[in-house]
Amino acid sequence: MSTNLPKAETIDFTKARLASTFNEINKHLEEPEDIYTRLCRRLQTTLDVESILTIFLQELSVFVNFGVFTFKTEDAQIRYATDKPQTHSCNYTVQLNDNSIGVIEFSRSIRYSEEELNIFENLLTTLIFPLRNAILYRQALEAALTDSLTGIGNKRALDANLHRETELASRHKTPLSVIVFDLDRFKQVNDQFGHVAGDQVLKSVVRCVVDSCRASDLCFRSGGEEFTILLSETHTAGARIIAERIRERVAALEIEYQGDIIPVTISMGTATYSKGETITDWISRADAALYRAKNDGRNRAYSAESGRRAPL
Ligand SMILES: Nc1nc2c(ncn2[C@@H]2O[C@H](COP(=O)(O)OP(=O)(O)OP(=O)(O)O)[C@@H](O)[C@H]2O)c(=O)[nH]1
Repeated sequence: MSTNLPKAETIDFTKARLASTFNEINKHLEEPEDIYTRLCRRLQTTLDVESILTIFLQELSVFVNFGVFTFKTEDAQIRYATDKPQTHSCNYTVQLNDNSIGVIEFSRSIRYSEEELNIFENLLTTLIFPLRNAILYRQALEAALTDSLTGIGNKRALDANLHRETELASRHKTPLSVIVFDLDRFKQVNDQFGHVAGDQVLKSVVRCVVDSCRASDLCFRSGGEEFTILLSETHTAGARIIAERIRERVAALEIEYQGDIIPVTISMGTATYSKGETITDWISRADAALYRAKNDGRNRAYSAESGRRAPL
């Protein structure tokens, strides 16, 4: 995450400058309610983690030239840094009811004074609840868009991304392709090996697919054993190559369950977005190609653009 915060300034360490800085700080600290009230009020205006930290740092910078600020949640899912850490640092573990929210670090090339550390500690108390709420809100939003079994985006996330990606592709006139795929005879897997084994197969296939895609490709679980991959900046030919590569890799998987190897293959359909086409029509073309792949015996990747029953 990056911010537009000003970079650390070089501190003028003349005595006069220090004295005036501390006078300024002390003047404000004599009226702590004013600072706290303003900070608390501002921190309550948003549930966005980055905005909360930006507001906090803006207010803090009035009192301390804090240098570089970093924040990292326990699980490292959220990282925030204004610059590269410097030599002198002070760390605070932000805790609430014995639960660690994350670690805040201030660093700069010059040691922090006791007064400055006091200011950090005083003002950080205003940050804890708003930051905790923002992190929880963000986690709730993410959970609402994530498939809990496989960890990839769910149908809701897919719908949001379909709109976003088609708009971007239309605006920038860039190619956009989609791959839809479905596990072959997955009912048999569940029937023969059980649902737990079926779940393991789904997870293994998703891992394999994600590992076979570029970081910019977006994978979603669109239904029970149906998946969608959005390939930005990808023409028809590129989508075919990627689909074929994924199909081969999945077919080569050796998923072991209680001593058995569960065979798994997928059938796939690809389609490239045409300008002016509705999302429904575009996805329907990919679905039709997938349907043909199933009808032609499964473990195939067909392209909507390649005509009827034309294997890749
Ligand atoms: N284990 C497990 N099974 C699931 C999950 N979601 C869907 N399924 C199963 O997926 C199977 C899909 O079966 P069908 O729609 O008949 O398709 P299929 O057996 O894959 O056959 P084809 O698609 O025609 O190759 C059903 O048995 C569902 O219960 C899941 O999250 N876990």
